[in-house]
Amino acid sequence: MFTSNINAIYAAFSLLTFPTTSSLVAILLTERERERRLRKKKMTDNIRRAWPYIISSLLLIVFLAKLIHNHNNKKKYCARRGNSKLPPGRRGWPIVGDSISWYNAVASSHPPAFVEQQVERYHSYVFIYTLSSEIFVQYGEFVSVDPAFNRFVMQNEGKLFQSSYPKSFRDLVGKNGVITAQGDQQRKLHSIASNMMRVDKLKFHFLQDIQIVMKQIINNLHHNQVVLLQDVCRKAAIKLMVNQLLGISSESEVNGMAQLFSDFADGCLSVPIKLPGFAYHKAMKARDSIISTINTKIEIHRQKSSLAIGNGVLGRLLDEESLPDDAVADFIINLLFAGNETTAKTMLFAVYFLTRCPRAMKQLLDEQQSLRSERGIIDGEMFNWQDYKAMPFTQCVIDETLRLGGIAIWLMREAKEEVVYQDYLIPKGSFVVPFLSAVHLNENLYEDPLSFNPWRWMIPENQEKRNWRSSPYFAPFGGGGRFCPGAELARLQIALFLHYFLTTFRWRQVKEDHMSFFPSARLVNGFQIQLTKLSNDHTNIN
Ligand code: HEM
Repeated sequence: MFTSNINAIYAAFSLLTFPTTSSLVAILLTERERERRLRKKKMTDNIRRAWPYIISSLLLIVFLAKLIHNHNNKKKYCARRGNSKLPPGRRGWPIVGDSISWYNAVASSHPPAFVEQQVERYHSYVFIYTLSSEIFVQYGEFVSVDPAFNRFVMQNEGKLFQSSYPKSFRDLVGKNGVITAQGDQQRKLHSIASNMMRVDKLKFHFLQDIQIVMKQIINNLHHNQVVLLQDVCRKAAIKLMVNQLLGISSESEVNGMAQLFSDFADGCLSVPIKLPGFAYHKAMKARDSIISTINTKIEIHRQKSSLAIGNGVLGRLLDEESLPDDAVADFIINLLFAGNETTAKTMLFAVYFLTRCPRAMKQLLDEQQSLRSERGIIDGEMFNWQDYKAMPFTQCVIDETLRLGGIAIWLMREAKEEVVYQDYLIPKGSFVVPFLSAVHLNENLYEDPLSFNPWRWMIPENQEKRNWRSSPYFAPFGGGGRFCPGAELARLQIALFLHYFLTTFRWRQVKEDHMSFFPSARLVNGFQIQLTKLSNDHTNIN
């Protein structure tokens, strides 16, 4: 009874007080909600204000972790691998690594100064960072000046090592091309490229065409004209490429394509900013135009006949191989990139070295002139393959130019897995750099290495060393699975350029000059010369 009364009183009280209690609860809840919302807003504002600090702190943490990780590598790997240790050398400064001394050496005429100043002569262990589209790319961890190790790296392409390029570069030259391809695809494309530029193809397809283009180039230069030979060689190499890759020979069409190719080549060495006005953007546009020209040529070829697109690599590629159209375009663009600057700069450096060495110049000229007279080649007539093969001193000049002014100063590789070489261990993912020019200029391998001495290649003891296909001491065209498929073609072009230029002109150097290898191989003042045309000009086309 008592309990039921209590319950009744409680019920009555509850009924009476409910509106008051519920409004109190409501007020309290609204207040709490307001506070919660305020707190939330304050927090959001704080986060908004703090996010740049949070991101930079995170980046700093990641960077420091990477730094500590790198600096601990040595201990870690030594402990794990018993006797194996990292190759000797220094690591440079935090963040910038050895970039500054690398820049100083490469911008000078003597890139090997980089390793000579820093570390022991053989395996070097250095960090190099450079600014590119991927922000900081660490692109040289193990810089090697050891010929045997360099050869080991080149021979193991695709197995222990693979070449590595930034994304911006891959986007420009195309992902289906031989340079950026890896594994089976690279092997397939490499063998197609080697096949396209085999010696018998050079004899029958390239030899005459190169001479026609060369004569056009020489005919466009005048008596007393002041030229930058660097530009002349660049245009010459581009015209040769357009002619040989696309089979274009009409001068106006060659000039139009040459401009596109020139824009494209400039972009390959530029900071990758995809905004109008920047070289990279222009190069991307040029790439699109080149691809559409190639596609038009492919269409013409399909509709008409092989002859419709002339004698170039493209026509032969369509006739002999079965590649998809986008792979054909990338294939051609890759050859263009690989063959253009390299050949142009070797032509330029050969003339530069010869200008500084009158004895070599005279001997080369004697060889070229007597070849014409002995073989009874009259003016306007072109060289045949036997004539080309009868230029031993010219070949020595080309080899010496490649040794002293090698365009590919080093190669870039990445370790696909942990590599043990002799007592050394190279961690997976490291960047390995065979430093070719440091080997070519090594005083233990070459007597007086900094002097231009083409006669060194005539000495019988040097013949094995001279074999640029297999020698560990002389590898201007690389080696192994990525050996330059255009090496023979390049040598032919350079020899014929020297022939036509030297037998048509004398010159006077107008401005002092020197080599630099940054951002790519060049003469800093472009090699300004004034030409004197000889009277016995034989460049008229028959
Ligand atoms: C003097 C002129 C030249 C020099 C010094 C030169 C040097 C080289 C070197 C060192 C490599 C190896 C790169 C590496 O291992 O990462 C290479 C690769 C290559 N070169 Fe040349 N080159 C020259 C001319 C040419 C020409 C005229 C062409 C073709 C038209 C050409 C086409 C190629 C191609 C396609 C590759 C890439 C091969 C691959 O990755 O499988 N090169 N060149």
